Amino acid sequence: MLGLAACGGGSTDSSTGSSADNPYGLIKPGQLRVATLGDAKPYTFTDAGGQFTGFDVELFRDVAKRMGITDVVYTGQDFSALLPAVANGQFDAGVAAIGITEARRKTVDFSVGYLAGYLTVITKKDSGITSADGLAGRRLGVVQGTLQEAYAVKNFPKADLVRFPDNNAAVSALNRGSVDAHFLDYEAAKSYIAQFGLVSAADIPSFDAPAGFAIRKGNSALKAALDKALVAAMEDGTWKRLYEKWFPGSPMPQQYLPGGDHTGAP
Ligand SMILES: NC(=O)CC[C@H](NC[C@@]1(O)OC[C@@H](O)[C@@H](O)[C@@H]1O)C(=O)O
Repeated sequence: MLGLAACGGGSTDSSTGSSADNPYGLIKPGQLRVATLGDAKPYTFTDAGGQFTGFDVELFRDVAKRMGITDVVYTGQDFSALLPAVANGQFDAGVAAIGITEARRKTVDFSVGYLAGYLTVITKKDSGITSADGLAGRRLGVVQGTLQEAYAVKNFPKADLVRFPDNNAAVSALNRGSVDAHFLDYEAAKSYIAQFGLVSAADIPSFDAPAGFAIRKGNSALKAALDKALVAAMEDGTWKRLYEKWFPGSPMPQQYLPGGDHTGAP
């Protein structure tokens, strides 16, 4: 069912879906429906109580509050289903360490970037894989639809790619020996490494595709509000506080700190 933006009182702008009582063109005025992931800790994940949390989730909740919205509903999706669901109006936003790329901009719009980091290959200690070169002839897990999948297709032609719906499925395959390595985001890699005694074999910069909040194409009112609130969160140190909470000890990108070049979207 298409979650068409509710048409409240007054005329509705057909392109953005916004109107006087629904300024951000939301599916349900006053509520933000968000597609996210349950297994990309510490970016976005479900905690012991089944609540979605993590850096991206808490940053988005802060941004929503600055927009005057406290009713934020998170729903877990497979990554490959995330952007299509935002594009077709089932959700108002996608929040899941989603890298901003020109290919993705064809189907959704993005806020300004809020997190630039690395793509990481994890493997078992005794796999013999100690660098990207070691992936030749080995089975490499990727989550379908991710930048890791696209990067591996282009740069690891000799690896035998195995596509999974999510990180949990890929990591359990790695632990039982069905694949030799898995390719995911740096902070999530650190979390799985700590949980299962795995090791990192390669860190690949993805600074040209910082993560952004994905929204329906054309919803310029929502984009403007998200960008304004994101920059405010960076300027008043909220971004820094959340980064230190969720990524302790990780190198901190400077562009998201007070006085940084926040609007450096690619
Ligand atoms: N949650 C996921 O599985 C997303 C995987 C992958 N994330 C890449 C990324 O956005 O992760 C956060 C930062 O490190 C970005 O630089 C990076 O492009 C992607 O966008 O495809």
